[in-house]
Amino acid sequence: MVEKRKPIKVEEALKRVLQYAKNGSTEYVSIEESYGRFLGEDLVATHDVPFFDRSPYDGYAIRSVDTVSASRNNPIEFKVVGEIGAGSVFEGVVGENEAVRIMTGAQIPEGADCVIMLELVTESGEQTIQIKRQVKQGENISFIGEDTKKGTVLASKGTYINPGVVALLATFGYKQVPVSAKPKIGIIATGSELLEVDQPLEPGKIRNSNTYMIMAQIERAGGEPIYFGQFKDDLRTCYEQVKNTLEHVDFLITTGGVSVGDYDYLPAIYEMLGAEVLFNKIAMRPGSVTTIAVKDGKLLFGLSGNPSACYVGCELFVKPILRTFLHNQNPVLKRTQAILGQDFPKANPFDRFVRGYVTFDGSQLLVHPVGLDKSNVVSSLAGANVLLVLPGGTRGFSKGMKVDVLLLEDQEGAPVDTFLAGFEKLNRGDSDEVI
Ligand SMILES: Nc1nc2c(c(=O)[nH]1)N[C@H]1C(S)=C(S)[C@@H](COP(=O)(O)OP(=O)(O)OC[C@H]3O[C@@H](n4cnc5c(N)ncnc54)[C@H](O)[C@@H]3O)O[C@H]1N2
Ligand code: MOO
Repeated sequence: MVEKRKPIKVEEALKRVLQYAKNGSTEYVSIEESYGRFLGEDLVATHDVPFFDRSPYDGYAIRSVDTVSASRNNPIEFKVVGEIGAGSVFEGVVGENEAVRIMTGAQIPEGADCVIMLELVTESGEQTIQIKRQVKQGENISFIGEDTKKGTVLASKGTYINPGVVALLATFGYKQVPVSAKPKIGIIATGSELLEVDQPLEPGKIRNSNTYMIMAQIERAGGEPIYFGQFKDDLRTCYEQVKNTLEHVDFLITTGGVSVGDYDYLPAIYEMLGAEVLFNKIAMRPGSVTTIAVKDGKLLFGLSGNPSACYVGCELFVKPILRTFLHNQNPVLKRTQAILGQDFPKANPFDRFVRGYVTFDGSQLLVHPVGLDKSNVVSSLAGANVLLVLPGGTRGFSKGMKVDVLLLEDQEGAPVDTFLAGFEKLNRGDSDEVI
């Protein structure tokens, strides 16, 4: 008699797993290698930025008081007493009706309290200019600390290092960057039907796609996948592999063998290991058989062999643990809402995570399911940029309904024409101001 498993809700499953989430350590990498990693310490501004008052334009640094009466009919003449480019400092003090020609990024000279752009002055002689408008005190100056003040926490520990964070790291002189150490995640595939990726097909056999998919998911999430091989459905061999591998990794993922079939050995392996099974059935589709166990504080993720179920199990349960290891404060998939672009009549008692594709139709997010909604389907994964969350129950879902979607972190962009069209429909105010 096959055991009857009791499904638990997805949120309950996640809570149980998260009890075993832990933070990893911190290590250092060069700034060139830091992109895509996660900060291992808070990034705090160690000085003001800018560090000195500077000019945001090419122009002339002057005293605002000297321009009070300047107008088109009353041009005021200034003597150009110096010239500074970015990186140089004017040694003197700007006096009455004096101007220093200054380039973008250069330090505002002492005495000056504003800058007028090059385009707005008239060169009236070899070393003289005329100004025909009033310039206000502080106009066109980037002041000390206006970008960021010393002591500000700019990004907290566990933040994903995007190119903007890299810019901050460089600004504050991090040649070596503290980053969260990547968790080592072992992967073992089980199944006598599995062929290596370079083997020719044979009757009854399939190529092992899960391993490579999971490795990519782990890398995308910021972890270090380590593939330990694929093994036939043999209890002793699989047990030895799982046991040995567990010693060398932070977490272990297996695929296949978690259901109730004759060759589904993972439940027996957990028992032999003395691991505590947190659950072995979740009220979700795909991935209802996702089983998670703990051995000496280490999590064993028993993902389904079915590719889509395996994918969803990895996104929903492995990723949050992985991201917590990296000290990340946002370890789960981001949720937003979109309008269902077509009917989805199939009801299911379990919550369903349907592979979907979200687009912006000009006013709202639209989501369409991608391909066949079956857990053994592999073809629909490539085109999915979200998982639609369709709550379990007795009803189907109709076109036009608002549904939750979980964003998968794809790096895809948008077609040029939709990008440009987005600007064309902007309702912009009229302005003939050139600068
Ligand atoms: N009597 C029952 N049968 C099944 C149940 C059930 O509750 N009662 N659950 C079904 C559900 S739901 C799923 S999902 C699958 C899960 O099975 P397993 O996780 O134990 O996985 P396998 O049986 O080993 O394989 C399932 C399927 O996936 C293919 N597979 C396996 N490994 C890979 C791989 N590395 N790459 C690509 N594809 C792989 C395998 O050939 C099978 O077709 O069980 C249902 N059955
Ligand atoms: O675990 Mo299965 O994927 O629910 O079909």
